[in-house]
Amino acid sequence: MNSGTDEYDVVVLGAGPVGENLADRARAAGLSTAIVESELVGGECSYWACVPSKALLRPVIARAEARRTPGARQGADAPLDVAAVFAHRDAFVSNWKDDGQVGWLDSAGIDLVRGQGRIVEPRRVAVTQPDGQERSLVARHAVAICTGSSAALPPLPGLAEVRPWTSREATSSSTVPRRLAVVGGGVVAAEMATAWSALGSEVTMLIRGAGLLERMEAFAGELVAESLAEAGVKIRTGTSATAVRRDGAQGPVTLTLDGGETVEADEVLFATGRAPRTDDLGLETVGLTPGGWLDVDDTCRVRNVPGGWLYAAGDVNHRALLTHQGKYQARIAGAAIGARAQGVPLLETDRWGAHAATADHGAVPQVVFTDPEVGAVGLTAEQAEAEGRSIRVVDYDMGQVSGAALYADGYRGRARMVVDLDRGHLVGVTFVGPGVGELLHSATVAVAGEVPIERLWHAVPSFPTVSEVWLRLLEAYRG
Ligand SMILES: Cc1cc2nc3c(=O)[nH]c(=O)nc-3n(C[C@H](O)[C@H](O)[C@H](O)COP(=O)(O)OP(=O)(O)OC[C@H]3O[C@@H](n4cnc5c(N)ncnc54)[C@H](O)[C@@H]3O)c2cc1C
Ligand SMILES: NC(=O)c1ccc[n+]([C@@H]2O[C@H](COP(=O)([O-])OP(=O)(O)OC[C@H]3O[C@@H](n4cnc5c(N)ncnc54)[C@H](O)[C@@H]3O)[C@@H](O)[C@H]2O)c1
Repeated sequence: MNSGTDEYDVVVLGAGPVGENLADRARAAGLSTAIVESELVGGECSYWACVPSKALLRPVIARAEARRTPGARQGADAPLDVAAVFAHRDAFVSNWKDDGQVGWLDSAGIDLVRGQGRIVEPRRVAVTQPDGQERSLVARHAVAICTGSSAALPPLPGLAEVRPWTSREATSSSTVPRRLAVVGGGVVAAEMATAWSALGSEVTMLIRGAGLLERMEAFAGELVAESLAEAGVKIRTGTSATAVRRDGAQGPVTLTLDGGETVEADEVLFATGRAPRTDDLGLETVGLTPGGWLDVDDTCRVRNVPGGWLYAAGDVNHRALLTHQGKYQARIAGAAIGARAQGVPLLETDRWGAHAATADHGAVPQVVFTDPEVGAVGLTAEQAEAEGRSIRVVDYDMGQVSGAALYADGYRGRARMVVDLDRGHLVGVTFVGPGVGELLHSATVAVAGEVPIERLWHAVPSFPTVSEVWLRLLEAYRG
């Protein structure tokens, strides 16, 4: 650690999942690589986002599934063992220690430099190390910014004094608030309302839009909202908080809504989107504006930087704020950096080429780990129409699939495929229902592979699995 020269082929800023993968690919291309990390190696995803949230949610979903399974219901109506759920979460985040991930960097031959990194001139990064010492790193070929995002808070009067929960507290708290207000209707809000309601909080969601999960097909948010309401979550749509205050240091929080009404809670979670971590990166020294998302081409190279030495992958480029998609960008960017360093004259940057993050444009998969789960890839019907495509939308009630009926009593869910009629393949698929997260990759293969719909007839789903929904969708399409 911290050994080696100050000069590397590649310097990566941020050791989240994306920075780690990019560094790994650069090493695999034979390039010497340093990675700079100001907090924990593993990033937001490992300690305050994907991993702890899914560790909190898994027992919630397992209990819900047992409740829907005759013969397994016994005991499933009991409250969750909250201490065991938190212990499970704490184990998955290694108690917020990063030794395991540091060991992996070592084994991959990547040098870790701890501290806050800033670009000070083209290809040069200064790192303020935890002991206050400055270390200067020069990158012969590329600097890659993988500094991710942090919770974005609205400019509400009194918000800072209230000490609201953000995604960090919502994923790391070991105290269950009696009443939790959740502001926002996106993925963090939906998942955390699911988790904390099951852990024992009385949850009230305050959503300024018309419903949950507004970037997905409307039925996804509707089915999740229906289930949350059945679990006792109060959902208020079309409402915004205009002020917020806390009584004393430990007292309750009062949110004033735009209609003048108030909502009282013991904690309030603001799940109101993300902001790029680019405000203190020295971007101004290379002609870029601090604080904004970084605009990249399909090789993940930042546009308008003379010399083409600067890359940005993951949340920070705002193409898709998802770990798996950021890691995909890291693989593409790592390959492009490697090829350019070797002087390969022509990169494969055409659609679906080895050096083009093509999937970002129309084949991004996402699973929302609510009950029911949502799995979606590609375009919604509305997005496909907005792109001017000629489409046909096919819907199917997933409860009608025998495999689904066997999977859970009273299985509720819906599937949709969006067919591009001119191109003859699927451009979007959405599943909502218990267990659909594991079904999604089949749809991702169909969309990213642009599999002709006629060929999908020959991809036979096993009986009796939930996957037979594919057959039902195709039958409905053929008529
Ligand atoms: C509650 C929640 C749940 C989520 N669940 C999922 C999920 O289930 N699946 C999914 O795919 N996505 C999920 N996401 C999104 C996912 O967390 C992000 O897409 C992912 O973390 C992005 O990875 P990244 O490496 O780009 O950034 P990060 O994970 O944010 O890592 C960036 C790293 O850079 C470091 N850094 C920042 N600035 C500097 C600097 N100047 N110098 C040195 N280091 C620096 C940070 O300390 C951090 O370690 C979730 C997000 C939230 C908030
Ligand atoms: N399972 C997963 O894949 C998963 C889970 C969690 C988060 N994520 C990723 O993390 C990112 C962040 O999630 P998120 O839920 O914070 O963001 P989001 O953009 O999905 O949702 C933000 C919500 O906050 C609302 N909002 C924004 N500003 C507001 C304001 N001033 N007042 C009231 N409401 C406001 C929006 O209308 C929206 O409902 C997402 O892009 C998502 O991809 C993924």
